[in-house]
Formats: sequence, structure tokens, C-alpha cells
Amino acid sequence: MKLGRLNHIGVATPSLEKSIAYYRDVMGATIAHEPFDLPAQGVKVCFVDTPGENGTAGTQIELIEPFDASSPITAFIAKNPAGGQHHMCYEVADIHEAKAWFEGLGKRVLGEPRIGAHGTPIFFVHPKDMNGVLTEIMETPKEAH
Ligand SMILES: C[C@@H](C(=O)O)C(=O)SCCNC(=O)CCNC(=O)[C@H](O)C(C)(C)COP(=O)(O)OP(=O)(O)OC[C@H]1O[C@@H](n2cnc3c(N)ncnc32)[C@H](O)[C@@H]1OP(=O)(O)O
Ligand SMILES: [Co+2]
Repeated sequence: MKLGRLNHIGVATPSLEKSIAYYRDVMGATIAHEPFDLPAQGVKVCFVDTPGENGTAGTQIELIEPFDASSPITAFIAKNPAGGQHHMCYEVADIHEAKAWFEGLGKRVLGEPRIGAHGTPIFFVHPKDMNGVLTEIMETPKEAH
């Protein structure tokens, strides 16, 4: 498998509103859109943009708040009430090839690929199989970003 760019770092939070204010007012970040709900993923999402080189978009921070009690991040927030770093997301060219690669190495892929916050297929690999880091793999969007 050929690793692509680091697309985003997922940060879990008990309050999107408070986290947005922090990244805007303390970190000086641009928040380019309103938060949105992804009930199928069990989260409410807001992306914080960081600038890349020569005016390009850099790596994003993905703020995620539980959508409801059945959210996959409910247990994480219970253990980390102030929130915290939750996952790293890397791009790949072909999601099915990447899934086969990790499965071939005996790593636990958590469910089938599904459409993520950028509109392309994603899957997660269990943190205990990935040196302690919950790892998200996403297919690179077709348009430039
Ligand atoms: C919108 C989308 C997108 O970008 O497009 C997203 O990102 S959605 C992002 C939210 N969606 C997801 O995360 C989906 C995939 N995640 C999951 O299925 C779950 O969160 C699991 C990774 C299976 C963990 O589930 P849960 O916390 O309920 O299980 P658990 O409490 O039994 O945890 C099992 C062990 O893993 C550890 N653990 C749990 N979450 C962790 C994390 N984020 N990073 C590192 N370690 C973690 C726990 O401390 C525990 O270790 P000990 O046993 O040593 O105590
Ligand atoms: Co993510």
C-alpha cells in the first residue's frame, strides 16, 4: 500500500461550540463552515482549516462531538471528559486495496467502508493493532483540495 497525505487529525470534544471558540480565538484558525451532523457515523462534525504551503489547504483538524449516546466516541468522552486527540486520517488512492492490505496483516478493520465527512469512502483500524492510534483511512477526493 502507498500512503497518501495526512488528511485530518480527529479531536473528540464534549462541545463543538466550545472547541470552535478555542481554535478560532486562541489558535487563530479559520473555521470555514457551520458544524454539520453525520448521524450515520454517530458524530457532529466541524473542520478547522490549517494553511498548507503556497496557499494550498493544509491538514485539517476534525472536531467531533457525540451525536447521541450510541456514538462510537461516547466511551472515549466518558474516559476523557475534556475531550482529546482521537484519530489520525490518511488518504489512499484505493480504499479496497488498503482494506485488503491491513486485513492481510491481521489488523482489525472496524466494519465495511462507508462514506465519511469528505464524501469519499473511509474505514477505521483498531487502535490496539496500530501502535495505540485509532487510524482512519479515506479515499482521496477526486477534486483538488
Ligand atoms: C466522520 C468521520 C470522518 O472523518 O469522515 C469520523 O472520523 S467519525 C469518528 C468516530 N468514529 C469512530 O471512531 C469509528 C471507529 N471507532 C470505533 O469503532 C470505536 O471507537 C473503537 C475504536 C472500537 C473503540 O470503542 P470503545 O471506546 O467503545 O471501546 P473500548 O472502550 O472497549 O476501547 C477498547 C480499547 O481501545 C482504547 N481506545 C478507544 N478509543 C481509542 C482511541 N481513539 N485511540 C486510542 N485508543 C482508544 C480504549 O482505551 C481501550 O483500551 P484499554 O482496553 O487499554 O482500556
Ligand atoms: Co475522521
